[in-house]
Amino acid sequence: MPQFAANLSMMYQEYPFLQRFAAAAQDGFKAVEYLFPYEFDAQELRDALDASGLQQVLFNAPPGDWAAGERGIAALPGREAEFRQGFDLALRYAEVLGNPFIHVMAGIVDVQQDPERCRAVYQRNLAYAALHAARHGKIVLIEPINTRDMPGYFLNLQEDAQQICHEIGVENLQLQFDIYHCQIMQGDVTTRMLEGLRRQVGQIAHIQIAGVPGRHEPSLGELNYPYLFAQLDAAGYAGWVGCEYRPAAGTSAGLDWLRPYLKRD
Ligand SMILES: O=C(O)C(=O)CO
Repeated sequence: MPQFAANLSMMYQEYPFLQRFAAAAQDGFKAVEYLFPYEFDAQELRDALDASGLQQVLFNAPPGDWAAGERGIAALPGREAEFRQGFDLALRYAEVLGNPFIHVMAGIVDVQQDPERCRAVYQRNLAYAALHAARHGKIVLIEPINTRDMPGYFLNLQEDAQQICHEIGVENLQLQFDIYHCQIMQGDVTTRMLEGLRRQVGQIAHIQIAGVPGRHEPSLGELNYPYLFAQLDAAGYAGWVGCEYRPAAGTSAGLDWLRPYLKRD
């Protein structure tokens, strides 16, 4: 049975960030993920995890200037030094927080940029990240993101992500499979998900969910998530499923769909 991680960047926005850990634990979550830890001291976040008995599963490498609209820099020519410094910082946080995964965002590339040059920069940066992450026992994830939510984002299709992983060819560069993004861009999510779990190269290491099209609770949308969870269970997926959705109303009130899957001690 998959295990569910609360995404504290999108859920529990009723609370200040550091109080979201306790709220998630109160609802039965055993793990959390969120976009970025960097505005807090790593120990502060470690204390919040420990006080709530939660595990950290994932966060993202520094994305450039998020407030200015940047969505990662790994594929942006001229930002290589910034990328490497940022990834080294991410590794220092991951050492304290214990998360196995670090998601590296590719970025929104300028239409004037040569896509082949962006791809070469992306490959070199991912190779750097995977090499350094391996020294810390961490896994680098890349995630195709839909073009409606993130116009211009460099990585949108499952096959492109698999090809990048194949070309770099290291076992700790794997896929973050967001069912919401995949449904919007390509559909056929059950087959793509199950094939991705079986793949050796570019394997799906982490899954995220949200309702389509509204990105609210998975019960509020076109996908049959109980069917998808049963498929994950039948496939023996024992990894994490990140609940990366915007609650339609209150976070806790919206969890009825998940309660049957939350293990309680
Ligand atoms: O935007 C998303 O879906 C992400 O997972 C960013 O990390």
